[in-house]
Order: sequence, then structure tokens, then C-alpha cells
Amino acid sequence: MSVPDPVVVGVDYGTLSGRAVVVRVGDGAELGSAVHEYAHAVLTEALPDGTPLGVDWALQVPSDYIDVLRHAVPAAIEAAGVDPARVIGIAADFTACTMVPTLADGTPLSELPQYAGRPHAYIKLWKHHAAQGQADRINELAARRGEAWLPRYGGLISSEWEFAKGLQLLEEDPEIYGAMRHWVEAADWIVWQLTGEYVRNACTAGYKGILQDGQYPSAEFLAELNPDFATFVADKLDHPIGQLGARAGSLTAQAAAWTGLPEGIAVAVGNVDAHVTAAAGDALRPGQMVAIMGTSTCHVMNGSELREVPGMCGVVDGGIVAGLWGYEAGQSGVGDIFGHFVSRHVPADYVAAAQAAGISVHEHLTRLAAAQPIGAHGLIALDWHSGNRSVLVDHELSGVLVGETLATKPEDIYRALIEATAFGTRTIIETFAKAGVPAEELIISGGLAKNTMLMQIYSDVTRLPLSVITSEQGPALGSAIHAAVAAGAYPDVPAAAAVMGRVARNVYTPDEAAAAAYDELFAEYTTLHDYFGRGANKVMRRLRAIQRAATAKVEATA
Ligand SMILES: Nc1ncnc2c1ncn2[C@@H]1O[C@H](COP(=O)(O)OP(=O)(O)O)[C@@H](O)[C@H]1O
Ligand SMILES: O=C(CO)[C@H](O)[C@H](O)COP(=O)(O)O
Repeated sequence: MSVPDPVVVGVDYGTLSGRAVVVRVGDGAELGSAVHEYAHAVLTEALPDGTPLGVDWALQVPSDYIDVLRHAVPAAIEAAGVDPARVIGIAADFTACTMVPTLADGTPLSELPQYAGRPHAYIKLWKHHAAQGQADRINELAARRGEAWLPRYGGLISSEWEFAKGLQLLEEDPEIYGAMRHWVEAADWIVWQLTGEYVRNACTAGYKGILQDGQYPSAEFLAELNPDFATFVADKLDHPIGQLGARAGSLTAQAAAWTGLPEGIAVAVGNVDAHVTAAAGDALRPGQMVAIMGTSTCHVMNGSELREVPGMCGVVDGGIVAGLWGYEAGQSGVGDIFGHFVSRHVPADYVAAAQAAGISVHEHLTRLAAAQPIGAHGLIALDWHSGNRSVLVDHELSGVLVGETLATKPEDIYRALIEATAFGTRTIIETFAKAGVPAEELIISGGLAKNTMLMQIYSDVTRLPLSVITSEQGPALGSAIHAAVAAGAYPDVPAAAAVMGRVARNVYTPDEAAAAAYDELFAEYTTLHDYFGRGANKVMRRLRAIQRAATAKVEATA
């Protein structure tokens, strides 16, 4: 039955909230949206029952995701003022690699009363960085054995991904590991809740699950890591794969009751918040690098050829769109770093001045910093407060600020931190270019796009034009585009993106004088980056070890 003037719903699951957007299929117009904050946010210090967590842990609670379906989706429909009968499809994208340990029927282990106090029964959020030891062992063994898949991940597997997190689970809580039937990406878990069927999406399976050319790492490789890990793929991970934009199934009666949408409509295969956004910017062609800039930054770009880029997150055939090689890189901390500075290091008089001006502390610091000549603050920072995802792939790295004096002001440091993240992006772009995957344009989405000083700094530092995805909900719009394809309204994702995508071209262009001034600072950044990040001085790793030992002593005496 065809529906007149159909609409679709895209749901974007972020780090702290889920957002739903209602989009008209015919022209991509966004008719309404709504946000729902997760009640438990991110668990970093303790479980809901007070059980303490270790250093670098980051967990989530599955009912928070269902609450997004129950609240944000109906609120978006109401805001759009559309009859739910017009909705022909829904799709969701998620942070990744965010992993849910479940029973055979998809029940998360943390929901079983006997496991409510067990940290490993909970969802490990993408920024759970406590599996670096396991990641180091995976990388060392893979390099020694010359595993063919390793170059597809830039030579290093991240502690954020399925294998490192899974191995940590096995080694630290074997009982929970034994009780777990599926180790599920949250992107697929939510589709499972919507359709009643578990379909593993090709995007996370490729980038985060080491599925290359139809194969996972071998049982021999896994056994060498830990004999009990030999059957990890067969027992916990392997599952039929769904391609991006395909229909995973139909909305169940239960999910229809949660969302208020018609039972039986198309539900698209799950996707990752970063990769899905390329469709929202109609940026699916080689050379178009999409940077999703919020808490963290993800960089995704298609290429027509397979290349090995050192330190990239990965390259996956059809990982962004069918028919092209999808490349991914990222910076684990970006907005998070500015947020940390604002909440922990800004004096009360700055907060009061921002309040008096009716603006956020971010905006206040930005205004103060914007007038400075480049380099006037005398500072260089390293943007590793949440570790380094690309190109060093090391989450034991930490932040650095060089040049602080008694004259240094908060706005100086704020600007230096923004510049550091821009230098981090330039490092990624240069590494891609050297490997034969050049970026010609940056297409920006995410919360940081609203900071115009920051955007101009990125254009100057990278010497690239910046286009901006005009939707405030870039990933959710990308999901809506995938929902339209899954519902059969368009033949494929590029065709839907060409009509439904939203982008303003060349909003920022590089200023050559500024770019030249940044070259000098970037050279200093690179010196520090290589010194601390490439093994000349492993002080950051030693400090982490000292911190872990000190924390363990406190826990033991508690
Ligand atoms: N004016 C600003 N300039 C720079 N960063 C900002 C500004 N306002 C908020 N932030 C940072 O932006 C991040 C949130 O980005 P957003 O895209 O909304 O979230 P998410 O990445 O979770 O989807 C936070 O980390 C916050 O510290
Ligand atoms: O690594 C990712 C994608 O591959 C994460 O999803 C991302 O870094 C988290 O996104 P956000 O900063 O928008 O919460």
C-alpha cells in the first residue's frame, strides 16, 4: 500500500542522548526532532548500585536506549505535526564500538538481577579505554604472526573495539563471559529491539569486528592470545551480516507501542553515527572527508582503491556505501577536551561573566580568544586527554600543555586546545595523503560546527575548504536517508543522499597568511607528537601504570 507524502524517522544514539528526526522522503525536509537524555549518562566511577569501577571504564545502561524510542520518537512525530501513518521506515545509528553482552534472546546481562553488581555485565561504551593491555597483546601477536588483516586497520587494533573489549571481559570476569551468548554492537541491539531479529551490520562488523573479505581472525590466532578465547568468533560474534541501507526487518508490535509508529514498517540495518553522516552531507564521493565533530571527531571518506594508511581506524569494502572502500580515522577526544577545560579549569569570574553576557562559557572563551594573533598565547598542546585514536592508536597517551607561564589566561589555553585538535586532524589528513588517499574537502557535521572561530582554524590549519552539513542532526538525517532506502523509496543510498542530503558548500576557506603562521606551530606539535607518541619517552604509559597501582592500593584498603 503506498502512503501519500511519506516520511521516515532517523534515530541517532550519541554518547549522552538519543535524537530522533522526522524527514520527508520526497525532498529531505526535516519536519521535527526531539532529544532524550540517557538517565544514567555514562557510568565512569560506579554502577547504579554503587559498585566502583576502575580507571578508564565507561559503561552504559540498556534501558536508556529503549527510553529514547519511547520518548524521543513520539516527541519528534508530535513536533513534526505528522500523522504517524505517513511513516514508512525507521533507521538508527549508534556510537561504536559500543558493546552489549546478551543472552541468546538479546537480553542484556546487566538486566539479570544476579549480575546487576557486575561491571562486565554492562554495556561497554565506545570510550571504555580499560582494555588497552588486551589491545597491546592483540597488536603484538598480530604483527608477529603477520596477520593479513592487520594492515586494513592501519597496523593497530584499538582498545575500543570488539576483540580487545571481549578479551578483557573473558579475562576479568569469566563467569559473565560464559553466560554471554552474543557480543552485540549497540547499533545492532537496538535494531534487534525494533524488529525482533538480530542482524549484524556490515559497518561495525568490518571496522570494529575485524571482518575482512568475509573472514574473522582465526581460532589459532585467538587461542594464542588466550586458549579460552579460541572460540570467541564462533561462540559469541559470528552472525549473518546485513548491508547498509538494506531492510533488517519490520517494526514489531512491541516497538510500535513504544514509538507510536505503524507496526510492520521497514527497519534498516544498523549503522555507525560517523559513517551514516556521509549520506546526510551527500558526501559519498572519493576525496570528500566527512568530519563529525562533537565529543570526539570521526573522519570518514570513500576511496575507489584499497590503500593501507598507517594508524587509520580501518578500511572496509562497502563500509560507508556499497561499491567503494570506506576509510575511517578519528580523534577520541575533541569537544570532550574543551568541555573538561570549561568544567574543571575556568575560574568563577569567567563563569560569572559568561552568565552576565547570557552565553555559555565555551562562547565566552571563544570570544576572548578570537582576537588573538596566531601564536600570541605562546602555547602548544597535545590533544590526547582521551588517548589517541589516529594515527597513534594508543589510549594510554594523555594531554600535554607546553609554554604556560604566570601570564597565561584561560582563553589562551582554550584556544591552544582547539588548535591542538586541528593539528591532530591535519596529522590524519597528511597521513592519508601520503598513503595515496587524499582529502580535497572537509564536510563538517556535529555540535562543534557552531563555533565559527574553531571552524576557521580548522580550514587554515588543514588548508582545505570546509563545507557544513546544515542539519543540526547530521547522523539522524543520515539514518533517515537509510530508512528511506530500506523502505524502497530510493534504489540506493547515493540516490537518496542526492535528494535528501543537506550541505552548504565552502562555508570556510583557508586564509594563506593564517595557514603559513600555523605551519610553524604545527611543526612544534609534530615534534611533541612524535616524541611522546612514538616511543622516545614513554612517560605517559608509566604514569598510567603508577596511577593504576595507586588506585588499586586505595581499593584494596577500602
Ligand atoms: N561553543 C563551543 N565550542 C566548542 N566546543 C563546544 C562548544 N559548546 C559545546 N562544546 C563541546 O561540544 C561537545 C558536544 O558536541 P555534540 O556534537 O553536541 O555532542 P555529541 O558528540 O555527544 O553528539 C561537548 O564535548 C562540549 O564540550
Ligand atoms: O568511534 C565512533 C564511530 O566509529 C564513535 O561512535 C564516536 O567516536 C562517538 O561519537 P560521538 O562523539 O558523536 O558521541
